[in-house]
Amino acid sequence: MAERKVAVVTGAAQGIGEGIAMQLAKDGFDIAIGDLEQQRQKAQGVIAAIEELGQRACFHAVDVSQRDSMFALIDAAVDELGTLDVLVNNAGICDVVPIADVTEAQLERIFRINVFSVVYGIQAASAKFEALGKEKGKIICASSIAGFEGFPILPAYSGTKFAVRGILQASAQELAPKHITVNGYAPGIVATPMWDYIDQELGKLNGKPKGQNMADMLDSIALHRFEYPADVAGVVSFLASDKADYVTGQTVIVDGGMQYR
Ligand SMILES: NC(=O)c1ccc[n+]([C@@H]2O[C@H](COP(=O)([O-])OP(=O)(O)OC[C@H]3O[C@@H](n4cnc5c(N)ncnc54)[C@H](O)[C@@H]3O)[C@@H](O)[C@H]2O)c1
Repeated sequence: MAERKVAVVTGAAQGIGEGIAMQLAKDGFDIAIGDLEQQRQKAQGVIAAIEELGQRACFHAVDVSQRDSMFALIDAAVDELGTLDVLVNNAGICDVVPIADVTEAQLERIFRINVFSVVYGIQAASAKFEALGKEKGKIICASSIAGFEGFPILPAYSGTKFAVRGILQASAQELAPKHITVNGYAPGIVATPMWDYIDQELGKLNGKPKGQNMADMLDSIALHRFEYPADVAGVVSFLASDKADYVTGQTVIVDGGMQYR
């Protein structure tokens, strides 16, 4: 029997993480979904869909902003599914707050969830790859186009997504001798609950009706359509595969043509 491959995907109960979990299952990975306890029910739906593809899947409640919780997720995934090949640090939040109004509490929360989680995930997964004696391992982290160019009214969020690129570039160089690659993906405007929230919050600030703030972005996308989680998942699928063995420290922009770097 071929050796089983296991991927842990955080924030995979919905949105981009769900799309990534489904794609990696199609690629032959068994999937451990790590998400907040309140997302357990939603995650069950994703698990059922993965099992229909003939792969194994499980859910573990995690708060990615807590180091112990992130390490426990990696341990639980290996206990249940037997090994670890890929970690996707996907979970994240967005705050729609102008720079003048950003509070200390908001900064703490968003950096803990979007940035601390990435450090903890890289630490936990790389330690586990070593403990398991893996020949190689892959860690893939969510940045954003807001991690290449700051997005107005999203200053804290933009800062977190720049930080992710810095952390993964440094980690890629440190972990290369262990054949662990660390890469990222930078989506554009993806139709997920996160963008519903951004659209609604921008509307409160600029008075535009529901859906208008998102619709206004369409002309800035060369391919002239909004992004689906599956578009992001295609890039993550590559980064998780053997085809990407020689790629490390990179953050791949997948935005339909909004930024060119
Ligand atoms: N939607 C976009 O347009 C877009 C663009 C660029 C980057 N991204 C990034 O992609 C990732 C996924 O975004 P999405 O649009 O699918 O968001 P989403 O809000 O639809 O889903 C995020 C998931 O993360 C989980 N999560 C949040 N906080 C958590 C915590 N502390 N611990 C564990 N899980 C937690 C949520 O429960 C949810 O299931 C995020 O990192 C986001 O910043 C999204």
